[in-house]
Amino acid sequence: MKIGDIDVAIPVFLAPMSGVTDSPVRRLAAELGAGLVVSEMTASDELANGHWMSRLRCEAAGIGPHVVQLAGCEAHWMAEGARIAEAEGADIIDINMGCPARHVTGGQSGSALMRDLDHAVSLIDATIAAVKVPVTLKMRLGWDDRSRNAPELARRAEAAGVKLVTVHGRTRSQFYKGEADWDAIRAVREAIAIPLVVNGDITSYERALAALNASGADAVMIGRGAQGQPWLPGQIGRRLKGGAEEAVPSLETQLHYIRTLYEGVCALYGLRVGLRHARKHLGWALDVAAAASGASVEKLKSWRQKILTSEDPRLVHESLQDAFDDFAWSAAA
Ligand SMILES: Cc1cc2nc3c(=O)[nH]c(=O)nc-3n(C[C@H](O)[C@H](O)[C@H](O)COP(=O)(O)O)c2cc1C
Repeated sequence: MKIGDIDVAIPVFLAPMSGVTDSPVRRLAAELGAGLVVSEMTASDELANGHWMSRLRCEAAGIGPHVVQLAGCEAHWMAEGARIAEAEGADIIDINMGCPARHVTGGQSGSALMRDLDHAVSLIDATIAAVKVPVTLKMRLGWDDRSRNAPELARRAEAAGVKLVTVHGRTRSQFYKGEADWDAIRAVREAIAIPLVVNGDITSYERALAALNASGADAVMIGRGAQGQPWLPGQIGRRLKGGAEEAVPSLETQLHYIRTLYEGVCALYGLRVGLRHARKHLGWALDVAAAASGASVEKLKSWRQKILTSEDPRLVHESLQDAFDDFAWSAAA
């Protein structure tokens, strides 16, 4: 698949997730084979105004194309944010028209833009005019069931010069409820010729295949399914390319991944903030490892309690080793 001039060989992408997919997470997923990884959404005005956190959100993973996702509702900020992202190394700019959060839609950004396609297209035009790199777009099916206008927005975006469209198969009013409707994305496929990515509830090779078949998309994007399983996009990608089914990585390998992530997050934010920030990843990693080893709920609960409340980074490392050793006992029992 090509995004502008950029070749993407593996049709499985890691979704942008605010507060989750910072550079260490993206780096690990990309190293493990994800075809493309997308930064957390960054408010274009904050980026343009040099807000330190938005700079961190845009930090490159250092492997594969660097995709920066921008949110916003004013053309001049979108243009300025895109210019800065490009100057700082973005290979692709993605525009967020899918975020359902009230603090985002209340400011007329994210999925609120699907209620006013003329305005949405004016933001796309301004972004494309500001940069040389390809611009892509992520959206939902529409605002609600009465206004499922993703095909119309996708068609207009393609005409404006967008190089790839991703659709999360829910409306904004669904938030994350119900099931993603991959069939409904077929109407977007029929509206555009540029690459299309299907997103929502893809957690396995079988579901990836079903989503591709139902939607006619060229690639899948995985969000929550990759939490605690950074290897999942790569594994699914290799299988879609004809590779054999792969087992869940060994506990030893899983421990190596979570340690890598923990160290990366602490290096990015500093020890104190990093420790807090890493907790969600530690929790997901423990959940996945406990499930893989058949460890009891009580065992998992007590390790979660010990590791996720620790204020001592060194102790977290030691306790992780102990927890995974304990899970290995459960697996052997
Ligand atoms: C914690 C969280 C944060 C998210 N942040 C973003 C974001 O910054 N930008 C975006 O386009 N979508 C964001 N999303 C939506 C995901 O990219 C994706 O569209 C959605 O989770 C559905 O895919 P999934 O079922 O594979 O998780 C977020 C989702 C979650 C769960």
